[in-house]
Amino acid sequence: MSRSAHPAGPRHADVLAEWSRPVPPVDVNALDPKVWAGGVTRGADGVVTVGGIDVRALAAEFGTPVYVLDENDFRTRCRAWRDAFGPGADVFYAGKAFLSRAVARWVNEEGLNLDVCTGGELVTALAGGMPPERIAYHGNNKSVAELERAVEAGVGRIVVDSFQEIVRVADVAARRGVRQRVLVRVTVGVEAHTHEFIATAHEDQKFGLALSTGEAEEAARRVLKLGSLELVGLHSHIGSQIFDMAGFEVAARRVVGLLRRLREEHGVELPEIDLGGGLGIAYTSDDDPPDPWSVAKALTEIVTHECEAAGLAVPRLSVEPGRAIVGPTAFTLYEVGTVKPLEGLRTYVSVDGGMSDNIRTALYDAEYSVTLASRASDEAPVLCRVVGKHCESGDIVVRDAYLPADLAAGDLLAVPATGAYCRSLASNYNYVPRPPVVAVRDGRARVIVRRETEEDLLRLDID
Ligand SMILES: Cc1ncc(COP(=O)(O)O)c(C=O)c1O
Ligand SMILES: N[C@@H](CCCC[NH3+])C(=O)O
Repeated sequence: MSRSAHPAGPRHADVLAEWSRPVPPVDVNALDPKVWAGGVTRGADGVVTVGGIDVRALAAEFGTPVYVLDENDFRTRCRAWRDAFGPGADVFYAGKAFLSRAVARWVNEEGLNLDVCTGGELVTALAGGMPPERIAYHGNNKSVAELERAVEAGVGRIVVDSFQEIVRVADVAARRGVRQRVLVRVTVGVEAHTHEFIATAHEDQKFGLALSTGEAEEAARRVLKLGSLELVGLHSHIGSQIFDMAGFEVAARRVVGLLRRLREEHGVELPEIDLGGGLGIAYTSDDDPPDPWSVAKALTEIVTHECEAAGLAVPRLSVEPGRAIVGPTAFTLYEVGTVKPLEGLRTYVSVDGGMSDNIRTALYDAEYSVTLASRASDEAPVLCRVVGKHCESGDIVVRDAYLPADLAAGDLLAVPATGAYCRSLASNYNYVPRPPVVAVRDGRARVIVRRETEEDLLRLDID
């Protein structure tokens, strides 16, 4: 949703001056294909359907709130990333965005690899049948127990994040008598243009080994000396929800620079370079993310060019998109409860979920879109704020949304682009059970993560 620009305009003014009001949409019932999964349409009767299934039927069968995931769309996006990068590169789906056994299976079937960053994600990936050699294990503080499990399972790559971790992984591998393949996570010093909490390559933060201080080079040197570790490459991840390829290009250039120095100093040419994830998606019609082909072209060209200039063989390239694969594939379906109009301001529309199923608005000031899904309406659009049921005034799902004036309790709202970092960041705040994930494919809907129940919540409680 676009805002009329005003240089001095407060973004969240309590009283919305005319110039700061978001611009109403031309058609409040329209579904912008940029923000919706491929299988979502609004039928002639005005009801939104996904894969041919009416959202009212989904709400009746599975309840609300519910994350509805278009499996065909997920698989199509996996294939797009795989095809764009081609057989000479590896695409690791970043499981932190959203992982379940079914998702691990789809990722495997579509020929992608998988990135995990905790023991829980590893267990889920393995339970979903992902071959361990196609798993990369990340994280700035992997426990020894987690490392033991990863090495024992035979994960293909461990991305080491600190000097201490190099020793830990080497010890674990030595005790098991294996030679573990590792990459060194390099903090390249790029200021990614994204929210501070999701930028990861500037140096003042917890992830990785800094390039500028020589730490990354020293880490590579130490790994090369350890017999239980095999240094296969360097890794960089600059942040998340990024639209501009410039940061990736700087990162690639700097990582290749380190490859060159390692060859000069140690005579080794590392065979792999992983440029991480972080590609943005459209949450609203204002967002214009790059497609997988332009990402692949830009990254391949820069790595090839830099390697040729340095006289290095071009290493195998990896990327780790999470949000760009799963984000657009799902929407959250809510039922409207209380509607509170505030004259001259906006209407507060309360839904039956909130910050427990989507923390991103509260945490990152994220913007979302929303539509009335259970029917179309000819009423004029009214400026609304979609809020949750939690005991928190920051419990906002969609900060600024135009919805039809006749919106009422019992209507269903759908918030698109909630496939990434919504279920995976969900909480039980206020003892609200987390919603299920329902996958729709070829006209059939099935639960892939069931709804939590009050019994689930009480199961952890001890008198
Ligand atoms: C190392 C690493 N790889 C991949 C990702 C996936 O990021 P995104 O979902 O933004 O593609 C992340 C998260 O930012 C990450 O930390
Ligand atoms: N959780 C963040 C992104 C962090 C990505 C993981 N390093 C989000 O929702 O945008």
